[in-house]
Amino acid sequence: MSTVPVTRVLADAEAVADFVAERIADGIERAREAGADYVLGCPSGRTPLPTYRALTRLVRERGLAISHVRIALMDDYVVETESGFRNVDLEAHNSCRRFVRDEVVGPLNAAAADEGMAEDRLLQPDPANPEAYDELLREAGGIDCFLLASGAGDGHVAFNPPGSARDSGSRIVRLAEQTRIDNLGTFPEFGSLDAVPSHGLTVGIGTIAELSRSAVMIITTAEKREAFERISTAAAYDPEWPATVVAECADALVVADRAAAGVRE
Ligand SMILES: O=C1O[C@H](COP(=O)(O)O)[C@@H](O)[C@H](O)[C@H]1O
Repeated sequence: MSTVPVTRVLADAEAVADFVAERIADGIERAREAGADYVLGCPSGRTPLPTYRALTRLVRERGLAISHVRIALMDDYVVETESGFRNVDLEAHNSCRRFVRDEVVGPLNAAAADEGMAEDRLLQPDPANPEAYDELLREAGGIDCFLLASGAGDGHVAFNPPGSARDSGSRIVRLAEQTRIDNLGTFPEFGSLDAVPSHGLTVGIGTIAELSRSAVMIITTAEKREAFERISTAAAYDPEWPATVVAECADALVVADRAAAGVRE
């Protein structure tokens, strides 16, 4: 059932990060007690970074074990070759796999009270068979918490461009022009639009909506005012702004800072 998501507006990006990280840490702890895995869906980009740092701090402060945690990538850039698509090089500045290794898995493992996540705890799509990713996520038991972020200019979520179907699954997409422009902000090392790849590998709208048990859309900074307006008022998925998928997710929450929500200090 789709519905306008519950929205919380907090003072600033740091308060948002602390709030979201608490929720995830609680989920990680509960899953541990239940002897279950905890699968976290992770976007790359500027928006979720403070949350990953806050979560790392909480893992250390609370002495959490995390070897039962699995990290699910939501997208990555791909390059076209004669034999099909391949991921961008792992060490590329815009590699989402590198981002997750350096900003999520590495810091969390260093902070963990146990041995941390083994390499096979990472769930990632394969450019040679992107559609198989949905099945992989299903076999993993679905995603306990899908962290989401919205593109500023076109509302892309993962790499789903405007017009993406509600039932779309994991696939390779041609990136929308505005998504590529937005990504100049996410990955400033690109320098110019020509350097932004033309294609991406992404989870679909249906993947996010159907395979998550909870979802948290993080919206921070004044740059995301339109994203906040569109997402916090949408009662159902609007293909013109794919990040409205949060309206279709179970146990969905939008957490924004005052700057994004347009609330004065
Ligand atoms: O959904 C997506 O877009 C966000 C937005 O990027 P940001 O730098 O403005 O946070 C990004 O986090 C994510 O990787 C992408 O898949």
